[in-house]
Amino acid sequence: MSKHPEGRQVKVGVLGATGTVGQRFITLLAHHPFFVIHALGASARSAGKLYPKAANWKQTTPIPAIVRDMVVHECDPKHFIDCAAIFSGLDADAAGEIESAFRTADLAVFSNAKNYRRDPHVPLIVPLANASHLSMIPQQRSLHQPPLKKGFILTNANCSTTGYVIPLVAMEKAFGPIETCMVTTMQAISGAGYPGVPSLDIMDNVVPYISGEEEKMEWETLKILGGIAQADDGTRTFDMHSRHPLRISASCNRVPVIDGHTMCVSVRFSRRPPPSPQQVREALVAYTPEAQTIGCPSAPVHAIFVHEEPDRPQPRLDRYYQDGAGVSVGRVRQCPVLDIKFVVLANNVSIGAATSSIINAELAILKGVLIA
Ligand SMILES: NC(=O)C1=CN([C@@H]2O[C@H](COP(=O)(O)OP(=O)(O)OC[C@H]3O[C@@H](n4cnc5c(N)ncnc54)[C@H](OP(=O)(O)O)[C@@H]3O)[C@@H](O)[C@H]2O)C=CC1
Ligand SMILES: N[C@@H](CC(=O)OP(=O)(O)O)C(=O)O
Repeated sequence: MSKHPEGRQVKVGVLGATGTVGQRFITLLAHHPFFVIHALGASARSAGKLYPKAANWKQTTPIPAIVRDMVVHECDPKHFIDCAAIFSGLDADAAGEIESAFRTADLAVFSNAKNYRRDPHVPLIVPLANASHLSMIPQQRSLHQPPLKKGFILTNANCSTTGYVIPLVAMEKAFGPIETCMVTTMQAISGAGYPGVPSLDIMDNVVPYISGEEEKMEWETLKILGGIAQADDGTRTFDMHSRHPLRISASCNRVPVIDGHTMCVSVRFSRRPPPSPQQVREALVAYTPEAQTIGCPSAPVHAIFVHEEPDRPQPRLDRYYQDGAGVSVGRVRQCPVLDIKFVVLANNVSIGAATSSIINAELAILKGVLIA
């Protein structure tokens, strides 16, 4: 396993530590070569309690020893000031103000919440797709009032966006721009946090609506696939316009699966003739994101695992492959309407949330953006 470049571990904090994503953070950070958990935060309901009393632990492994005797704090930066990185699994209703206060306190925040994804200075990074957007952090620090030395906010994407954008990036890298994309999701219950969708709503059922989800998938994809433009005065912006005419239509559904979002995707390439299904399969297998080449310890061995069996991927069988850190693709075939269609499965709590934040922080350390 890779070591921190200076051979030490840096202290980190977890906000929303009691929740679904927070618990996954704690499980993944408990034995991490770069990071050591130093402080935990949640709501006033949990503050002052020992972590095992505050958290309704739902992981399949026991509560790690490192947090068993930790007291949960309110999410006030004063409790986290020794932390080099803050991982946020905060509810979106609370994340906006709290994450902003942490950044103002010169802390580096890696957020799962939706609040800052559209901010023109905040990178929206799927670590297996657009790690190059980390280069926007110095500008975010310098434009902040007062300017920051270490602090920033970096978000990862919506869990469904994350899952399908990784194969899209791999295909664009091999075959050039995609001009049309249709995606239909089958999203797990855990995507709604704990306790999630009431059992009487989701058992024996499919709910064809997840508030705000389709708009997020359609918008976030453009920021992630876009480049960075530089104005004459040197100011840099996320360039979504060079992506036009990428048109995306997302349809999002909640299904009675506990973990793992499955998506059916169809794409049309600008290039004519388009690649064959076999060429697409080979490009997906060959795709090697920077997180792998640079040596991020949490990066999966296969960013995209391509199944040959006709009935895979399936959430129950494939969601924990590589500890949920990669995505699984299958059924790559010709689309009679667009060019190519396929199925992708992503673990919404791992690569869709906590694992992405952690790989983003590993990238930030290895690229010298995170100042410990
Ligand atoms: N679940 C998933 O698959 C994904 C979730 N996300 C995003 O990640 C974030 C966390 O989601 P998830 O873990 O599912 O949600 P949960 O509802 O399971 O957990 C929410 C966490 O936020 C804390 N919290 C709630 N209100 C406040 C407050 N006012 N002040 C401080 N802390 C507060 C809770 O603490 P307490 O226990 O004390 O109430 C809890 O720790 C959300 O923004 C979500 O949209 C993103 C991608 C995927
Ligand atoms: N809405 C997603 C999970 C989520 O919280 O997304 P976001 O972080 O974009 O709000 C789901 O229900 O599966």
